[in-house]
Amino acid sequence: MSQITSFFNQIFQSFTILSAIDILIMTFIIYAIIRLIKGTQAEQVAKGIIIILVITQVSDWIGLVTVNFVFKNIITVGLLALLIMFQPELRKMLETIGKTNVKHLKDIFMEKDLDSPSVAVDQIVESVSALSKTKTGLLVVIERQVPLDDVVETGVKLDSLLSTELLNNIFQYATPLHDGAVIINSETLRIRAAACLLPLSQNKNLSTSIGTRHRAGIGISEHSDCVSLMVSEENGVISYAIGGKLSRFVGERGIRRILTEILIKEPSHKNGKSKILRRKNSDGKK
Ligand SMILES: Nc1ncnc2c1ncn2[C@@H]1O[C@H](COP(=O)(O)OP(=O)(O)OP(=O)(O)O)[C@@H](O)[C@H]1O
Repeated sequence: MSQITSFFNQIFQSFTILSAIDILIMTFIIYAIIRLIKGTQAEQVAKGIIIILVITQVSDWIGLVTVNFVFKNIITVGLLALLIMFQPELRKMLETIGKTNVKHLKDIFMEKDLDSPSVAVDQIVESVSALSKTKTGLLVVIERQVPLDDVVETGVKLDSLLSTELLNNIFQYATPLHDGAVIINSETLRIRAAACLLPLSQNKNLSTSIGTRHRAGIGISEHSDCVSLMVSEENGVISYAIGGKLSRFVGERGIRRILTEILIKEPSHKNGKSKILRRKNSDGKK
């Protein structure tokens, strides 16, 4: 017992701030390596190496001379074999480290959550912006608390991950899904369906210059708490509709603002009915 106590005493006495920094750096390096190899072939190899190292150390402690001799030699030869086997991967890894600047250093340690609301906002905004530039029509409905199952039934069910590329592809003219609306669920951040038929707005006060794409986007927002995003095929103008009210010429920034509000700041599945919608309804606007 006294031996154990003196062992720990020795450790604590020699522990300095430098030791803490030392441990911290090693922790980050090990974490970065685990992240780099996770899910790759190298992960299995790393597990094998750890098992060999453990056997070598244990056999040394308990005095299994032959086992220790064999495993020590495996390590020596194995290291060389590993360098040869993983030469392309090692080269790529060193090149990545060489190219990494301080701004991107955090990407090595922090996993980018592909399903996060902020990534979803970026992807939708990127798509809206790209389609606006090429004057490609877009109609996207963000489903919130009120389920849009009836609308989803009218289209082609997808239940797919959200990506800029997929959205851009869906709305390409002369492709099977470009006609109609895409429904994105604000909670799962997945595309539920494409080519969906929406109810047209019956609002008599709408300008006659507003076409059916925009009337459809406004129409669905009159019936639910959703937000519809539109890009005009005619002039690339970006608009959105919420609570039956159309906001035109909002640009990329306007779309980012509304998406940030509904998907990040006050997602409907967390706080119930949106403040924006409550605000709009209390103004007397439908
Ligand atoms: N009820 C509806 N539900 C879903 N999408 C619709 C509906 N009505 C029209 N659309 C979409 O709008 C497109 C037609 O848009 P139209 O040009 O008539 O309207 P618009 O508002 O003037 O659009 P744009 O400004 O893009 O030209 C259709 O091809 C279809 O994709």
